[in-house]
Amino acid sequence: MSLSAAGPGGHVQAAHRPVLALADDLSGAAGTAVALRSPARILLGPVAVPVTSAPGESLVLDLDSRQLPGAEAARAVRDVTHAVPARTVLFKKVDSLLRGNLAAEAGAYARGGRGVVIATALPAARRTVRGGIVHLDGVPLHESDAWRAEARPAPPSVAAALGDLPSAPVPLTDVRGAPGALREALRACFAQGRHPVCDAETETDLDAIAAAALELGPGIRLLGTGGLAGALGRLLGTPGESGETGERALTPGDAVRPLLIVVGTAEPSAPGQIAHLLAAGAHQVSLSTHELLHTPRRLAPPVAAVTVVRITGAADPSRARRLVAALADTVAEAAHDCDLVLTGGETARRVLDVLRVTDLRPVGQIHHGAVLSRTPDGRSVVTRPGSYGEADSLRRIVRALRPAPVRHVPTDPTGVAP
Ligand SMILES: NC(=O)C1=CN([C@@H]2O[C@H](COP(=O)(O)OP(=O)(O)OC[C@H]3O[C@@H](n4cnc5c(N)ncnc54)[C@H](O)[C@@H]3O)[C@@H](O)[C@H]2O)C=CC1
Ligand SMILES: NCC(=O)COP(=O)(O)O
Repeated sequence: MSLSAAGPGGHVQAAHRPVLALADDLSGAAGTAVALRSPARILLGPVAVPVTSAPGESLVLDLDSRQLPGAEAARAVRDVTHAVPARTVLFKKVDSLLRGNLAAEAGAYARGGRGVVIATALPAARRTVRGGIVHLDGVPLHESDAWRAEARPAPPSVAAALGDLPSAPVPLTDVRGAPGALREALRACFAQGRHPVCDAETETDLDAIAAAALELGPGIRLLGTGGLAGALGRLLGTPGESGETGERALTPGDAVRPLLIVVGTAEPSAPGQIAHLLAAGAHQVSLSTHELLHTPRRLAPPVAAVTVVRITGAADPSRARRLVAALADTVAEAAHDCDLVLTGGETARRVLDVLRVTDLRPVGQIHHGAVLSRTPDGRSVVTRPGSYGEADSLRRIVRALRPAPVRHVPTDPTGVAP
């Protein structure tokens, strides 16, 4: 990969620098991998360190740490970052809603580096950072309901989410300032022992932040969302590679397998997305939370061309980990010889874990966040964060994977097989 940005106050030399990205869940890892715009591998950790990549290839490691206790999440980060070759560009993917173990992981990530440049805006999802505060469509995160499923209230600022990590705000005036001003603002933060938290509203802002961070040279680490990964991709990735697959027909390979869609997210948008799929002829298997937690069973391999498995009913948030593990066990046998669509991140990881998939190659993106990857045995796997996508998201994904019309199979509201 070559660094093609001309730096303010001087030319940034073209340099081949491998990227290692760490994500706390699998849908975030996949989104990061396509954003980096280079050949990439997604590794489902833990992995042996030091982690090494093939020349020209980015590595994205899913630490699967979103749901871990803070100390374990921090250890997972440290286990990798302590052994990274000096010239590697390190990127830590975080949730644009600041969920997960942000404070613990950022603290661990900062150790051993010269400093961390932080920019958590995600303009593609209208998530911006102004005055150090995340805004969702203009509404401050802590005044939104985005943390409704979390046990804690949303943090009032990025700095608050970072806990004890010493940080300093970098306002938009610096981000958009005269050439070289941003780099010097970042340098000034580091000189005070603080990690800069950058405001950003646009991709152009993120491009400036990523370029300034890289100009500061090896040892400066980046932390942000898929938006900042995209900026890195534009700087370091393969020219002309956008990562967008869209809905064009994809070569299905030798065998067209059944398509199994597992919806494990509790997002309120999911039922509407499933309804669109059913209207297009997909078969549905509904599993109640009670059944999953108390009388789990094994689904038989699907007969229908497209089958969607969903969770119905409510469960206490304290059972969430068990619930998603039970869902993965339930679909394990059925999923064995299927192409897969998995949403959200924890669901995707649990299902691939039971299938013993440890390595994915991203192919492209069907829509923002809906990433198509291939398993080593040639199967297609689409991962998507639970909260992403319009009402037709799953239908669009199916259309991309199965351009031919889906044969209608009547849905059994209680059953497993049609
Ligand atoms: N604190 C909690 O229990 C939860 C937190 N979240 C947050 O949302 C983030 C994004 O998650 P997504 O991408 O949407 O999906 P995901 O696949 O990453 O997580 C979905 C979670 O919701 C749980 N769940 C699904 N249906 C449920 C139901 N009917 N009742 C109770 N729990 C149910 C699953 O067991 C799983 O743990 C997570 O990483 C986490 O930060 C999401 C759900 C539950
Ligand atoms: N797992 C998906 C996720 O973390 C969403 O991340 P972002 O796209 O909101 O940064």
